[in-house]
Amino acid sequence: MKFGGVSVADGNRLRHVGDLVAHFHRDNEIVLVTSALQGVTDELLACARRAASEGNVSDVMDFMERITDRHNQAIADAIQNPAIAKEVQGIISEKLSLLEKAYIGICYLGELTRRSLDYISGYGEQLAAPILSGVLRDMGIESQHYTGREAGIITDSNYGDARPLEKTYGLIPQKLLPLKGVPVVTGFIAQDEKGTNTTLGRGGSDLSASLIGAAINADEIWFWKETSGIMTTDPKIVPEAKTIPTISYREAMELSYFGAKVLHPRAIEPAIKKGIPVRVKCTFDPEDPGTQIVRDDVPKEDVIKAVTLHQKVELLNISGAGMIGTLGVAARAFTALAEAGINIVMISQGSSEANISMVIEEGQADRADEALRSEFPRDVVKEISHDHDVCTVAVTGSGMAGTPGVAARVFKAMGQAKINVVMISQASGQHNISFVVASADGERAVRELHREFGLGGEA
Ligand SMILES: Nc1ncnc2c1ncn2[C@@H]1O[C@H](COP(=O)(O)OP(=O)(O)O)[C@@H](O)[C@H]1O
Ligand SMILES: N[C@@H](CC(=O)OP(=O)(O)O)C(=O)O
Repeated sequence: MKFGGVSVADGNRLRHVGDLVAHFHRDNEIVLVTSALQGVTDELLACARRAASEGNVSDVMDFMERITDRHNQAIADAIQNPAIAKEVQGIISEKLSLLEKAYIGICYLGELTRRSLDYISGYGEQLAAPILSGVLRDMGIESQHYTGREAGIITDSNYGDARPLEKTYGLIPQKLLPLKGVPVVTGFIAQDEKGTNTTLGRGGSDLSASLIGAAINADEIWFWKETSGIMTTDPKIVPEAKTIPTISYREAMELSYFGAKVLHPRAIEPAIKKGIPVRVKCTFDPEDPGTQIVRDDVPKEDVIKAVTLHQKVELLNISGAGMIGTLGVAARAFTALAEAGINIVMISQGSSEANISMVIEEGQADRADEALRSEFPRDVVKEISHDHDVCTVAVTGSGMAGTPGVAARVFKAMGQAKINVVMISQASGQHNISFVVASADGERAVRELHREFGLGGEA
């Protein structure tokens, strides 16, 4: 079971998580994976960036006071037994003093590498796990807290978006089995083979849970969310969005890949590897069945299951007359980007071959630029440009494979809404049509498509 930031936002919610676990623990063995308290990862990163750019130690001290108070308050609200509360407070205060030293180092050095960002951003989970474990002990459930590394999660050294190594599947059972009570593992963070802290990408606690579930051959992997499972679109954009009761691994993967923040894009892979059923349930309504994610052979009654929006992307264009007829330009570009650790979300090449457009994750443009400039001489690739003001919109559903007219409906709806489509992509598997529009048009595009395909029952 994995609980995200919203589910463990404060002491009351941590206690609520404890109640849920106590309930399900009566008939099941459980491993818990926790994210940081809501918003903490963002705050840790923002403080690190300020420390590097401004070097203001008193700003760091103010932040440390706020984060200390927030976690101490959570302990006070969630743990009744004074001895357990004191012990957890001791663990937290040791961690916070290490964090403070790291921030002060950043203030003096004035630089912030991707490696240091991973060191800092993982503290949220390291603070949350001992508290949640303390809550369980307070309720009489045996529990111990583990970091991702202590639970056996080892990754490559691609800081900020590290990939678990295959040997992790063998290590996790060695570290966690046989289960002693309910272990609480930090989501999101791991270590590479040198023992340096890494993170699995934003929202990566889902992946931690899925990895652990797959490695220990769990009967099911459950993600507890603030929403009622996976919905036809983000309910914050379309309040009429409905829960999708059953969805295939493939569809769930596609929609998370295209920005549905409900699941980390790689969270389904480990579950598929072992064929483990996945459930997405609502923390605030545990009776609600939520969404079940199952093998790919579920009936495909709906052509479109969901519409997704990904705002945190950038469009990268490379062009130059020298690209025409030059063999291997695309291969070299993709290899250079891959070596720089940059994930390409979408690709499109014009038939003239003088231009390749790629959608990449936000914040990677400078690295992409550097990688491409060092790969190509000026006479082949003349211009490299980026556009930050874009987003991707995608419609997903395996029922669209072989159903004619889906693309026509999508783009007609965009035309009628006067939304300009910048780039289009559909893979040959036909489970998904995705396209790029201006950031300002993203939410409107989602609403139009949700209505066009009658996903909220509006059609
Ligand atoms: N298709 C979707 N279905 C459900 N939630 C979605 C979808 N697309 C985006 N979201 C957003 O994803 C979030 C998922 O819930 P949350 O509890 O915040 O997850 P976690 O804390 O585990 O990352 C919600 O805030 C919701 O607005
Ligand atoms: N705390 C990390 C990892 C995570 O998975 O968080 P959440 O489950 O709240 O999305 C993040 O904010 O990216």
